[in-house]
This record gives sequence, structure tokens and C-alpha cells, in this order.
Amino acid sequence: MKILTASQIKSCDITTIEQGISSINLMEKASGCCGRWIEEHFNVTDKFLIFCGTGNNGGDGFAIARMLYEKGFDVEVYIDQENLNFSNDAEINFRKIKQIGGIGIHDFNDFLNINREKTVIIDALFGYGLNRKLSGKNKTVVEKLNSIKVVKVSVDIPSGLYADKLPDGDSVVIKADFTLTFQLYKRSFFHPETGKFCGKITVLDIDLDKEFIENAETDYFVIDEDLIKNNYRPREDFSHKGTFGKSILVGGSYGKIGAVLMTALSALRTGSGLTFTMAPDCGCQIIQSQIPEAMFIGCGDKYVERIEIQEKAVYGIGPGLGKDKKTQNALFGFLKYYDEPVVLDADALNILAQKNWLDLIPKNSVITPHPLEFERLFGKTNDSFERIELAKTKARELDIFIVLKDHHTAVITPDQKVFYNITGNSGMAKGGSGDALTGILTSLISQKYDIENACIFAVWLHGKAGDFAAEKFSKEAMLPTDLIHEIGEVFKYLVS
Ligand SMILES: NC(=O)C1=CN([C@@H]2O[C@H](COP(=O)(O)OP(=O)(O)OC[C@H]3O[C@@H](n4cnc5c(N)ncnc54)[C@H](O)[C@@H]3O)[C@@H](O)[C@H]2O)[C@@H](O)CC1
Ligand SMILES: Nc1ncnc2c1ncn2[C@@H]1O[C@H](COP(=O)(O)OP(=O)(O)O)[C@@H](O)[C@H]1O
Ligand SMILES: [K+]
Repeated sequence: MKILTASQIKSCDITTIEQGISSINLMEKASGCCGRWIEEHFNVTDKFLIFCGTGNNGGDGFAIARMLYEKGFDVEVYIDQENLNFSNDAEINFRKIKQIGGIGIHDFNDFLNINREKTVIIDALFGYGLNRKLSGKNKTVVEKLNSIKVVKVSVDIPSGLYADKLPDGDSVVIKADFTLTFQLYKRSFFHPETGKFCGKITVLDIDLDKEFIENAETDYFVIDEDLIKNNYRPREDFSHKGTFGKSILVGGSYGKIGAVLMTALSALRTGSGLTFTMAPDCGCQIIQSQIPEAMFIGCGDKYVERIEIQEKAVYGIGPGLGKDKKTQNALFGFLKYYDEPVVLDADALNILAQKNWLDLIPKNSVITPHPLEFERLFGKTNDSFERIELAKTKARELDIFIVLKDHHTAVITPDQKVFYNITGNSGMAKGGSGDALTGILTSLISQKYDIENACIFAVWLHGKAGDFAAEKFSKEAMLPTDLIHEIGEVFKYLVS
């Protein structure tokens, strides 16, 4: 799914209106979608306090208030009574609720304390039209709302957030539990500094002009299930182990053998035809007894001391590798003569950063840094938006794919497209999760997924397996090995 900027969304709204629906009816449709979602998720005994701004986001709020009232909900509306300079459609909907009479209309300042347990705040202060940080009464009311512990639902965007950039450092933003956004995800939902305000996000289809969206130019995309289902290739019947490639996972060092073991196990669980671990001899017994399906190639005593080049194989290098001098030489020796795409992770990246060997990375390779590894490779950035821009520059410069790991991992391609992943959860924030991703990626590339599709599929699959593991064991208790065992459930889900 595409991600558009605030100004593109505005143009999309205008185009949709030009195509035949009036703007007031579009607002009715958008508010209707929110109203139905609210009805499905809350009880008629709950009390709704709806905070409305003067723009069309506020207009949505007034319309939602009317719809909930008509369904029998207890609704109060809060506005800034010193600023009644409403947009046309907000004005129409404001008048409608005034006519109804049964809905209390109050000033932000009259909002003192919540005196009922089951209260729900609806935030319809600002949407994508925000053009400066919140100040005055808007700021005060958001600070007050943030200080009380009740469920908050933001309409379109948590008020105070921009759709596509960071707010100023000291901005106030509503901290929502739920965000009901129209038609498309917004970029700010996926960045750590801004995404933390959104809570659980639901995208509501309000039928904006499909042709406009199709033709809109953007570098930014969300990895949704449609993309994955198009991408996934079920296993052919007439096939043999050679059909599904040869994955060689290089890593492990004394005390970190588990890392390469988990990488190999993930490669197997993702369907690799032939799977090898290339690891120090001290890991032989443990790997061979834990994963009999994987073959073992010894390449040192306690550390990887050489990386043998084999034909028709895809290499995933880094998990548990360590940075021993002999390992550094082994990596240098390998990359100097190898020019097929490889997957590089963890200490392989740390060595490349430390030695400034980035030019050795073969074209079309995939690197999978977490933010700190990224910083070691490419330097500091001020925020995660800048980090993505730097990743785009580096992906193009080096002609590589960058899988920038985070809560919403981003796949950045050499032609500067950015795909945000929406599967995964904080249960994966445990040593070993990244090793699993390296195995999944290597396996998909060895099965001849093109590299872009392999990256997209791998991060989605990895996160989805993490979500299944969290469902079964909880975020706290799930282990990276549980995630690896859930990979099978994800493939079953894809064909169901
Ligand atoms: N027809 C449409 O265009 C539709 C718009 N929709 C809703 O409309 C929203 C966008 O509406 P608008 O473009 O009116 O924008 P907003 O409702 O976000 O508010 C913009 C208004 O607030 C002012 N403003 C911006 N930042 C401010 C600040 N910090 N302090 C005080 N005032 C500030 C602006 O000057 C403008 O008057 C969407 O997010 C969505 O909720 C939906 O109803 C779907 C259809
Ligand atoms: N809070 C989180 N939400 C979603 N995914 C997460 C979270 N924390 C970690 N992950 C995922 O787990 C993996 C961790 O990788 P990494 O930091 O390299 O750790 P490791 O030490 O396991 O190699 C990444 O794929 C990352 O996206
Ligand atoms: K809002």
C-alpha cells in the first residue's frame, strides 16, 4: 500500500470530490466509518467526550457525535468557544448538533474531571491539516487529556502529529490508544518518535479516488498482506532439494554458537533445500545434534578463520561471528573474491564498519543493521526520518538493499523505495530475533526470490511468526526459537 504526503492526501480528497461525491458527503462517509468502528468496539453505556477543532477533522468529530447520539450513546462535545471559525463542512456539522439539542456543547476550559468510569475520549482536534505546533487552549487541553487515564481514540491522526514529518521537539501530541485513519497509513505512524502516539491503528476505507492513488508518486510503501500474497510462491510439486537452493550460514564463535544455529534453523523452516552452517569446530556437536538436517563445515577452532567459497550457494554471514582478527581476515578474504549478493548481519557489519570496508559489499547484497549498527556503518543522524534518508542515499550509492531493523523495520532498495513492515512486536526484542531474520532472508534468496521481494517477504514473515509466538506464549515469555517454530504457521496462514 502506498504512503502519501499530507499535500497528496489533500489533493486526493479534492480529486475524489471532483469525481462526484460532495465534500460534506465525503465527511459523512468518513465519520460513518469511525462511528461504526466505535459502535463495534465500545458499549452503549460508555460516555463519549468528543474534542473538536475548527477544521475538517473537527467536522468529523461533530458528525461522529451526531451519529453516536442517534444510536443512543451518551455524548458531550468540547470546542474552543473563543474560536468558532469553522471550515464550511465543520460549520454544517456543528449546526446539526446544535439543532439536536441533546448533545452537551462545552468549552475546553469547562472540562475539569472525569466523573464516570467508562469514559472514552474522541480526539478530533486536528488531522493532516496541522501546520504548526499546538499552542494556547489546544495545547492545554491535550496536556490535560494526556494526564488522565481513559481510553482515547484519535480520528485520522493523533492531534499534534504531522502526517509525514517530525513535530518540533517540544510539541504536545495526544497519546491515543486507537487511531482510526482514513484510507492510507501515514508515514509518521511508523517512526519511533511519532508512532508511539498512535496506539493500535485501523485504516478505514472511505473510497478515496483509486486512480489518483495509483498514479501518485511516492518512495514510501507499507508491506500489507496483498503485497505478500502477490509475492509468495507456493512450492512446486515437481521439484527436488536442488530446486530450493543452497543456504550457507556463516557465523558463531566460542559462546555464541546458538546464533548461527538459530539462523540455520530459520533457513530450514523457511524452505531452504540444502542448508549448511559454516562455523568454528567448537560448535560442531551442538549444531549437528540440534539440527540434524543442517550440514556442518568447520572453519576454525573457536572463531571463523576462513570462509570457503562454494558455487551456487547464498551466504548469510554474521550471527554470533565475533570480531576476532582472524575472523576479520576471513571476511576480507571472502568478500574480496566473491561478487554474488550476500546477506550481511551483526558482527559482519560491525567489522565492515570498523575497517571501513563498505566497498567490498557485493552489489545487490542485503545488509540488516539495527539502528546502532547502522550508525556504526554510516554515521549519526538526528532522528529516524533522517536515518531513512541516509539509508536511501547509501542504498543507491552502494547498490545494496538495507533492512533497517526497528519496531517497524524498513526495507530500503537501491532505487530508493522504502517499505515499512507492520508485523512484529516487542516480544521480539530479545537477542536471537535478528539471527532468525538472517536465516529467513538467506533462505528466500537461495530459493530465487528476487532480492527486493525476498527482503519484503522476509521481514513480514519474521514479524508475523513473532506475532503468532506472542499469541501463544505472551510477549514476555516468547523466545526467538518459538518464533522460528511459528514460521510454519505463517506459511499455513498464507495458503488458507
Ligand atoms: N473532504 C475532505 O477533505 C475530508 C477531510 N477529512 C478530515 O479532514 C482532516 C483535514 O482537514 P483540514 O484540512 O481542515 O485540517 P485540520 O482539521 O487538521 O485543521 C486545519 C485547520 O486548523 C488550523 N491549524 C493548523 N494547525 C494549527 C494549530 N497548531 N493550532 C491552531 N490551528 C491550527 C489550520 O489553519 C486549519 O484552519 C482530515 O485529517 C480528516 O480528518 C475527512 O472528513 C475526509 C474528507
Ligand atoms: N519492539 C519490537 N517490535 C517489533 N520488532 C522488534 C522489536 N524489537 C526487536 N524487533 C525485531 O527483532 C529483531 C532484532 O534484531 P537484532 O537487534 O539484530 O537482534 P539480535 O541480537 O537478535 O540479532 C529485528 O528484526 C527487529 O525488527
Ligand atoms: K485527530
